[in-house]
Amino acid sequence: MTAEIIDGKAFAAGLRARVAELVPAFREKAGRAPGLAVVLVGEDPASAVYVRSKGKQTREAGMEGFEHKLGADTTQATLIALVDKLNADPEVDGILVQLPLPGHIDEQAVLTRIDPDKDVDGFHPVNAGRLATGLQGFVPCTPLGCLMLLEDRLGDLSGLDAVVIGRSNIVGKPMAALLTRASATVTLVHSRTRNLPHYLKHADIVVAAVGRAHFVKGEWLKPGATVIDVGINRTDEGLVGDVDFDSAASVAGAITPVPGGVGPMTIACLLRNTLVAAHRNAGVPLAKGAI
Ligand SMILES: Nc1nc(=O)c2c([nH]1)NC[C@@H]1CN(c3ccc(C(=O)N[C@@H](CCC(=O)O)C(=O)O)cc3)C=[N+]21
Repeated sequence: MTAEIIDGKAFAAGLRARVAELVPAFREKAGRAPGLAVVLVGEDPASAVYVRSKGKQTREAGMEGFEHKLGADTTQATLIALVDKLNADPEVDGILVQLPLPGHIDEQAVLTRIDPDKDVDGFHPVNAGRLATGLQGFVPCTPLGCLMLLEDRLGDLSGLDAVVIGRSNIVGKPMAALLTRASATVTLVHSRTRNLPHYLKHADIVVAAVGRAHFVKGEWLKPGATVIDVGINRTDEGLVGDVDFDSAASVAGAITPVPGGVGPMTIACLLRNTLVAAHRNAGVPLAKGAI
């Protein structure tokens, strides 16, 4: 069997186009554009690339992008003061502080300072709690993008067996919460799991977010499974995922490539969350399911 390749890049382009279509009506009603502030601390080259790409796509969608670049030696107090300023700025609907932050800064202290209603990354504990309890909030962009790809391919996920590999706050835990909300039967496995292949054998859905190149092998999968590869591993062979693509593609029913799978969905969902934040913050109604 040869898996269908899930084209995240194309799906993301479509999502960005749908976001862009909704911007003029917002501008009309609110008298301003939706605004996204992105904060980058230090000179990590990969982070700089992402931030540039976020800024470009924000403007292409007709939204306002505010970029704040701070030196690697910026103190936590200075960064928190900037977050406070952005929290108070009525032109800013969404705030993203690019991770990872330099080692001398406490990431949780910064993330919890962001106004939860501007937290378009969905990393604030208030938004994690809202997701866990079924309240309206912001869902982290990467798992949201994964869910959209899964629902596009499989439709209703209820009753399907899903295995999420990885328990990070950014991907694994919110992914498990989203799949639970979608009525899948969810198993969360991680580095301490004994006999990982045992769990994968029955999984209709596999979301791999372990951070280890080629970790998931095709022979572990249930034939026909839908495999979502969240991994971004820079190796000598270039950018590769957490799934051993060649062996997985011969067993799975569908699989996301790296690059061109989940990555572009992350940024498209960031724009989607920013548009939603703008409507909520400005008190402009947005039809449920509009985006
Ligand atoms: N506060 C915060 N929020 C984030 O959402 C966040 C972050 N920090 N820190 C870093 C990670 C990583 N991330 C990606 C976004 C897009 C691609 C993406 O578009 N990837 C392309 C390839 C890009 C390339 O070639 O490097 C693809 O997979 O096709 C990947 C990774 C967002 N992150």
